Amino acid sequence: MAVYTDISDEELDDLLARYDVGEVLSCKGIAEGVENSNFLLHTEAGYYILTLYEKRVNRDDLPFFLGLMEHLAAKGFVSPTPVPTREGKTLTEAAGRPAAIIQFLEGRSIKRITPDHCQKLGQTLARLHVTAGDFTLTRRNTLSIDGWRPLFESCFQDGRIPAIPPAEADEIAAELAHLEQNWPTDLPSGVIHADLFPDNIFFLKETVSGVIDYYFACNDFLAYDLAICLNAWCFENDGSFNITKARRLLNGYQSVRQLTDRELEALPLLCQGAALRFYLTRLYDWINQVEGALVKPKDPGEYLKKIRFHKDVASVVAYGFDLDRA
Ligand SMILES: Nc1ncnc2c1ncn2[C@@H]1O[C@H](COP(=O)(O)OP(=O)(O)O)[C@@H](O)[C@H]1O
Ligand SMILES: N[C@@H](CCOP(=O)(O)O)C(=O)O
Repeated sequence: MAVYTDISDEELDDLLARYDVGEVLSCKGIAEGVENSNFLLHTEAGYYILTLYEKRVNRDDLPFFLGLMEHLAAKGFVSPTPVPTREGKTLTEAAGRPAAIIQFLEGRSIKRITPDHCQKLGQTLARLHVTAGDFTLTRRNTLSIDGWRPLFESCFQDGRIPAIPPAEADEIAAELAHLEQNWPTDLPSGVIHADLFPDNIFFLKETVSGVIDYYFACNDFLAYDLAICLNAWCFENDGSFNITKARRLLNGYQSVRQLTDRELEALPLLCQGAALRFYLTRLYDWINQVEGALVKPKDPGEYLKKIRFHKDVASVVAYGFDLDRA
């Protein structure tokens, strides 16, 4: 459960006095998420999500995230839209933190992922890329290639981490150096979600009803977003790669936005990079656990196995992509 900051009744009343949503009926901490404190807020006007933004979210980035949600929702994409205060602001403060009230979306995240879900994920991801194509604000990806070395060094700053075997630390160091030398520079770019894991997409029956959690969104290679999804959706619990899910994910994406030859060629490397990114952030969070916070750290080891898998991939054919039919 991610609730780092609690909100008192007085603070909540003070917050809601700025909005046109009536009186609070209830406000409960939400048992998912790892980044921010989230509450299911029930008021006389309906249900909302109250988010208090925490340490890893830079306050200066909030207009980008909230503006992106507004932009996507206004263009018919399944994003929640932030609720404005009476003064028309989507960003405010509560309990000493930057805060926003966001539209509540119906639907549930998927626990048992099927290839059909992956196809719909691919279509949705490509629609997000296309719909955000004319969003005018920009945000550099601080968790892409330039951000990995500082993260790696902050994890290993006191030398070895006792629970990490020296060989694993050396393997990660070599992987990082390899990616730094070979990372592409000129792929099609735009706004990406950058964290489209299964918990961030809602389905109602078999239809995608919502995409949430834009707090890593940024400008980067569009295909890097696909690489994040290949990692997050196409491996089974036993660590094996499901090529059918990957094929459907790529097909779903291509049905909305055609991948270029250079993107296809770069995909195995982008997948290695995406796996290293989540390995490093999970390792960082595991080392730097916040005392008293209701949050369960995620396992970096899962992503070590994924890095190793992608290192052995020679081309997108290993992801189920049929180069002859492309
Ligand atoms: N707009 C929304 N509609 C419905 N539920 C939401 C919405 N936004 C967040 N949630 C719920 O809150 C949880 C945590 O939100 P998320 O944005 O993933 O948090 P974090 O940024 O901390 O990772 C989600 O898993 C979901 O259950
Ligand atoms: N998806 C990331 C962690 C961020 O979690 P979220 O709850 O904000 O989606 C991971 O799995 O490492």
